[in-house]
Amino acid sequence: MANPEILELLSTNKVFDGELRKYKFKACLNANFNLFLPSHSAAAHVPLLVYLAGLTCTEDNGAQKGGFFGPAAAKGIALLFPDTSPRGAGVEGEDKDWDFGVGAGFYLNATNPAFAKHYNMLTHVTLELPQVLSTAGLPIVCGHGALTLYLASKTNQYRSVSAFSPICNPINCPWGQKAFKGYLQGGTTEAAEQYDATELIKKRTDPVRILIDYGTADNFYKQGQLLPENFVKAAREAGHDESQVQVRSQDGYDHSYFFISTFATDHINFHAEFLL
Ligand SMILES: N[C@@H](CCC(=O)N[C@@H](CSC=O)C(=O)NCC(=O)O)C(=O)O
Repeated sequence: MANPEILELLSTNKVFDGELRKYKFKACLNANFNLFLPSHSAAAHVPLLVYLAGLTCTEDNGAQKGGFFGPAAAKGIALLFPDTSPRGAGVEGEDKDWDFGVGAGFYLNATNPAFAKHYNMLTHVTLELPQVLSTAGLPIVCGHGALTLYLASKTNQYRSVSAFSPICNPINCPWGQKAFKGYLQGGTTEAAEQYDATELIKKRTDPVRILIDYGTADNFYKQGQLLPENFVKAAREAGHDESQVQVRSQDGYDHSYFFISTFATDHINFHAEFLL
């Protein structure tokens, strides 16, 4: 399946009767990815669910701790786990902070000249990886990047989106403001057009398929980094009811992969409705 000029297979593991493959993507500065193929994929095309991990993560966090393989294997869904930023770009200061630069690419295409050559995770996730995997009809799962990629897509590339503890209104929270100031020449004004889920949902008048879970004990939620209430308000005002935009507050859960793995099956089943 893989073109060795572009993809180098680094490892394989059997899991839930399927196979987890780890690849180095040679076009993109050591940005590795993991691909789970359910056993069905040997005989038939299967849909692909993309998992976008959060700040500080690599392609391994969701794969190793998310608990997605069992439910995905049961439904016959493949899973793609991209990295969260380029690695080794050499931009000055890129590894200074945990919430900006290496491990924190924010799934955007940088327009700040210092970052624009390498920090193009939007293109990496929406074009480069799908092209290399030659798959259509991708749903996506996980936070801020998933929501914005889904909501800004004009090509029906994605059928549904779900997110765990996402940053819902980044132009109004410290993480988003810091990232957009650093990556984009136009800062939060430029970001509002393309990279803010609350702004984007206001402009979507067609039916959408969105599931969001967040935990009430999540410190980042309590600090005002996530702002799911802003997203719900904007969605309802734009005419998207519970059947299109479901945002669930999960009592006592924090921001960790213990939370994600608890609700992983719900998210896989949600996407299966639109994929199979
Ligand atoms: N180092 C930080 C905490 C970092 C953190 O919690 N990262 C989350 C994502 S946060 C938003 O996107 C994460 O997924 N971490 C990786 C993991 O495997 O848990 C701090 O000190 O607060």
